Amino acid sequence: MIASVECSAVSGEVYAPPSKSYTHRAILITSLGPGGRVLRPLLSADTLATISASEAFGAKIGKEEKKDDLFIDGVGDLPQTPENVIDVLNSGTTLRFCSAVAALTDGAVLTGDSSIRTRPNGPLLDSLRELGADAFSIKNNGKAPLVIRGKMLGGTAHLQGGLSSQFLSALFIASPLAERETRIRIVGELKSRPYAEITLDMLHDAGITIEEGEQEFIVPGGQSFDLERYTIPGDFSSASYPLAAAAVTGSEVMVKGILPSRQGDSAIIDILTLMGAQVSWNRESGDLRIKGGELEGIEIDAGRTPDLVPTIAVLGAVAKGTTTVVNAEHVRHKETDRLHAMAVELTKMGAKVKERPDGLEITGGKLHGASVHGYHDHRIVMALTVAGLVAGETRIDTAEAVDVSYPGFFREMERLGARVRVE
Ligand SMILES: O=C(O)C1=C[C@@H](OP(=O)(O)O)[C@@H](O)[C@H](O)C1
Ligand SMILES: C=C(OP(=O)(O)O)C(=O)O
Repeated sequence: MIASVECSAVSGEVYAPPSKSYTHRAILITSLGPGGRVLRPLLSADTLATISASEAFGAKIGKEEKKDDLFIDGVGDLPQTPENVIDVLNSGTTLRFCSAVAALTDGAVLTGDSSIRTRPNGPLLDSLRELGADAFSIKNNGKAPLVIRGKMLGGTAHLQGGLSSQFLSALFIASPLAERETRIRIVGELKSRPYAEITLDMLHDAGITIEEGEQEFIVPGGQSFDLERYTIPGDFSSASYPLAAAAVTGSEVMVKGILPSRQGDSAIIDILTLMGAQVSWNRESGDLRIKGGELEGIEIDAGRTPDLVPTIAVLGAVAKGTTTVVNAEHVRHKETDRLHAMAVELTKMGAKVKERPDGLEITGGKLHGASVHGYHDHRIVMALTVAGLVAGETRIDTAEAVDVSYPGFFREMERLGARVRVE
């Protein structure tokens, strides 16, 4: 699918889609216990992969007829051995979380699309082996297809923290059902930490105890899950696109449904404010209002907020002066190498971008239209769409990738007045 974008401003109101990260966790955690309801879930390609995987472990999941709410009949702390290979499609979260759950069963084979098969899982496989499971990559390079054989019993795992927080979240979700206590020691700096904090929060709501330290976590074994009812908050990463669209076009937009939560990507509010946009957030009503203006470059540490990097790169390409993104090496291991992708594509649009090993240096200026590549990556496609609003005459390929996290993206942007056509 090609998205064609013309110069246009945006205005009006848009609802933030429900959080992808919260939805994955709510489905899996509810499925592991007796069952319950997930209210206002995100139904997208990635979360459908987690629904299928939870069903493969024995949960029964249905959708209410008129609303998207899910009702789940869970496995009562006894995930079953899947009958077949688990296909996680494009979803790293599903791959990592379900690999750990598979270690509680006799075993499973997990794989996904061509992007998933390039992403690293070595630290998780090493930890699962330390905890008593057999876990390996068929190609012996840490990448899917992965073979997991149970059972993980507990013990001490030494987990490399520098690549992804999803390995830690995966161990948090599975280890309460191990027979014995699990100790997880983080080696090095833990990247994307807020996502591990979301997992801890939701497990706490499900009645799970985890002793938290800075670099060490202790999870007692033999616990029981019970998440009866969970309402999914709005997604800050998805909200960053309409917010950035207003910021770069100097327009005014209200994003609704943005209540406080543990999402690290709420940092987008401070980033936009520091760059010169006027942002006000009513935390009670969940209304986030932005008025764009002249933007100025800043330095941003993206260690905790990897998913904002494509959005920040576009803001930097339009802002006055230089925007520097640092501490973002882990952003190279997403659906595509997002540092490289944004450097190459924004350069095609006339921006001056230097790619560094752990980030980007972007000197803003006037963008012009171009045919750009979306890399089958939802965040690259959405960020380049925002850039297209100021560049004009922009064509983005693989635009169907938005289905991964924000299926209504183009429709909503059009409703806000953006001149976008998809065919
Ligand atoms: O746990 C999660 O829900 C996520 C964690 C982050 O990944 P890493 O921890 O691999 O950086 C983030 O990029 C991803 O979109 C969602
Ligand atoms: C990297 C992402 O997700 P995942 O790791 O689940 O594929 C994302 O949504 O940007």
